[in-house]
Amino acid sequence: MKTIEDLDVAGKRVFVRADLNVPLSGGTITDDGRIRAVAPTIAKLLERGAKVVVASHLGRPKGEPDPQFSLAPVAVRLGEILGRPVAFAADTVGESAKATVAALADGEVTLLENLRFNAGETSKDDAERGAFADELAGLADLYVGDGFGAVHRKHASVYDLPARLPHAVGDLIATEVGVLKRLTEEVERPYVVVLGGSKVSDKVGVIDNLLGKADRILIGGGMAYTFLYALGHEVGISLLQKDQVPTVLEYLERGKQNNVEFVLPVDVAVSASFPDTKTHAPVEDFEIVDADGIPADKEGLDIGPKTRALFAEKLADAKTVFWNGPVGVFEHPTFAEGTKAVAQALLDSDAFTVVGGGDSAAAVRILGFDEEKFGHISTGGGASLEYLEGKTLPGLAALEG
Ligand SMILES: Nc1ncnc2c1ncn2[C@@H]1O[C@H](COP(=O)(O)OP(=O)(O)O)[C@@H](O)[C@H]1O
Ligand SMILES: O=C(OP(=O)(O)O)[C@H](O)COP(=O)(O)O
Repeated sequence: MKTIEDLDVAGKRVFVRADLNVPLSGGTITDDGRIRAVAPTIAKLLERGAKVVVASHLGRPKGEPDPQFSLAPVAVRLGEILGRPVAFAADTVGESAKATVAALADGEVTLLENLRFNAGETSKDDAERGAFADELAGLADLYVGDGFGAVHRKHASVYDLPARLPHAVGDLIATEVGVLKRLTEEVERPYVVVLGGSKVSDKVGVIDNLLGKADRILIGGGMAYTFLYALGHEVGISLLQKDQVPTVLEYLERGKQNNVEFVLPVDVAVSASFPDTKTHAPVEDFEIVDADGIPADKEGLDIGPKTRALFAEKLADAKTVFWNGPVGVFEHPTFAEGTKAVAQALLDSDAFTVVGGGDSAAAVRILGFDEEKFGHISTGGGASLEYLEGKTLPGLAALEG
């Protein structure tokens, strides 16, 4: 792969596909880690006299503009981090984008509006994606792929656009891949993987491959309830992916055969409704129940104290840990204890620790842990999981050659 040093960027329009999908609470950025992670690449290009066109997705809008997913607050924060103005284009490939890009002088930068406000970005139809990539290509002379968190997506800006422009890999992706490679080669054992979060259907599949690699798999977060349900437990109104039940049962069976230990919650924190993560209003009906006793009208929102101790015990002797997905709704203090306990257990072990995922990385910082104390904090959750699976990632394949 070419690096940005291999590109002659002076005076050229350089499209930087970043992952600026940061957590927001009512328009306020609660963690700017992903912006800080890609800023050095942008700064380097600007210093070399490029006109930089930054683009990203934010959240999962439905292929049309949706103000709650606007990147406008991100443009402001990016400007503060770079220490220079960032012109914000109010659309992605429309009049605003064209005019903003045309007005860029050498060493100036613009951020386009959310790529996913356009149906072509995520389309499964090659022609529709290609047509959108053609429009994006009209805005630039060169392409730099540096949105590690999105390299597992076969999307127009990630996969189709680099085929249309001379391209290179950005410094963030290069660093991420360098570290994750270590986990695909010789890992020191015990190798413990902690899976949580809410993107259950996206991430259950990675267990297939982990069954041949990990020694222990700890399941928390939204993913846990599909496992508990598969074992015949009532999970109330918890996050549940019923279609994954046969898969989960098969994994549990293969775990037994392959000597891979699954560790599931033995108790959980529940409430009748999802907590207010913006106001942090107290949760009056919060209670801890056994994992096989979740009331029918309650939702599991965190692992309980017995599970926190169990997870800590299962992490204590680890030599390598990969963690993706908060084990509870850490955005509300009542349900942050499990995620805190996992982060602390990682620090207490002498393992090489990799934490991956937009929300997992944010959780570590928001809950007050020193990110320097972890082996590596990856900006990608799904991306790092799929990389560890050994899959060909569309956004990396597209940067080769
Ligand atoms: N039990 C649960 N029920 C619903 N959501 C949960 C639960 N546990 C964790 N979450 C949510 O999962 C989200 C993060 O999931 P995900 O995007 O998969 O992680 P990452 O961004 O680290 O890859 C957080 O916003 C958190 O509130
Ligand atoms: O947040 C992201 O992934 P992650 O939650 O797995 O870290 C990326 O920005 C990808 O977003 P997507 O899962 O909506 O494609």
